[in-house]
Amino acid sequence: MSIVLGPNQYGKAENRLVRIDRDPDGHRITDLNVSVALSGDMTDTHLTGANDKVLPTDTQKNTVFAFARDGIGEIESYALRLARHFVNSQPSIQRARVSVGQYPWTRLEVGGSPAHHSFARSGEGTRTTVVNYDGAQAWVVSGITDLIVLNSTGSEFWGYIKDGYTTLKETDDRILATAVDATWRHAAAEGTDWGKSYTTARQSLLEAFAETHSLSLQQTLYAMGERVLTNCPEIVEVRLSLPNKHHFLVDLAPFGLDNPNEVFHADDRPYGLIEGTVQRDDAPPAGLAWS
Ligand SMILES: O=c1[nH]c(=O)c2[nH]c(=O)[nH]c2[nH]1
Repeated sequence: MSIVLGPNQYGKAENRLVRIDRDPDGHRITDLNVSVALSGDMTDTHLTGANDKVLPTDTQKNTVFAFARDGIGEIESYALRLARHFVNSQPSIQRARVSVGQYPWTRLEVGGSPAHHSFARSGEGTRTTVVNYDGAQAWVVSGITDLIVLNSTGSEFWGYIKDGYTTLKETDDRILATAVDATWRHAAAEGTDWGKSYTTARQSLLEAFAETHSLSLQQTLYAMGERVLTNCPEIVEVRLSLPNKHHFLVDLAPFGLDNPNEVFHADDRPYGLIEGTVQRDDAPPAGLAWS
């Protein structure tokens, strides 16, 4: 029996980077959470403590900020630039994964016009990307998380298995709410308009959620993934994780009141967690996309 080092990676996680573009017509804010993970020839480092192949995580942090000096652009382009830099500049680094979350800010309205330099954090979901690069090829996964949506009708759930432990009542009119966590794989790392792709994918998720008369969150999940693939030819696979944010009708009878589907208890846990992948049947191999 011998003991060996398994897969490993290291990097600076959750660099909080804010850039202000001081456009005279109105400032623009880019608010990011950037994580770097590098891997390569790190056996000596773990076995003997030799650090000659280690690019310090502190240097990685500095690079994240330095690369924002001349503009960030779309988060996918920024992550690609960083990932390529780490691998191409350091012989001991063979793979880089750069993950970016972009927090949304909305320009305030002041006196009926858009404010020049004032913003409010908005709840429209956090845009995300994960770029993997191995020195030869790059893979780009983009997504959105914490996009909270609710349909106040148009959702049913019935016809499910009943066994000795079932207490859930069938319903033909319930609230359907979820916090969308979606990630999608791009066919290529080049030639994509990342901003347009994100906007179209996000809008597709929202429209499918709103337009699907839902018999289950599973059915809604498929409709959302299918809509993204229909509207975004550059995307080949969509992964969705949808917590079922249960809203239970409150029994008001003890107080002599009826409750015609109006008063609910929004329960936060436990929650059903519905997860699934929707993909093109001719999707190219995922390679390191989901690493
Ligand atoms: O849309 C739903 N899917 C389920 O699998 C499920 N299970 C459950 O208790 N409620 C729901 N709702």
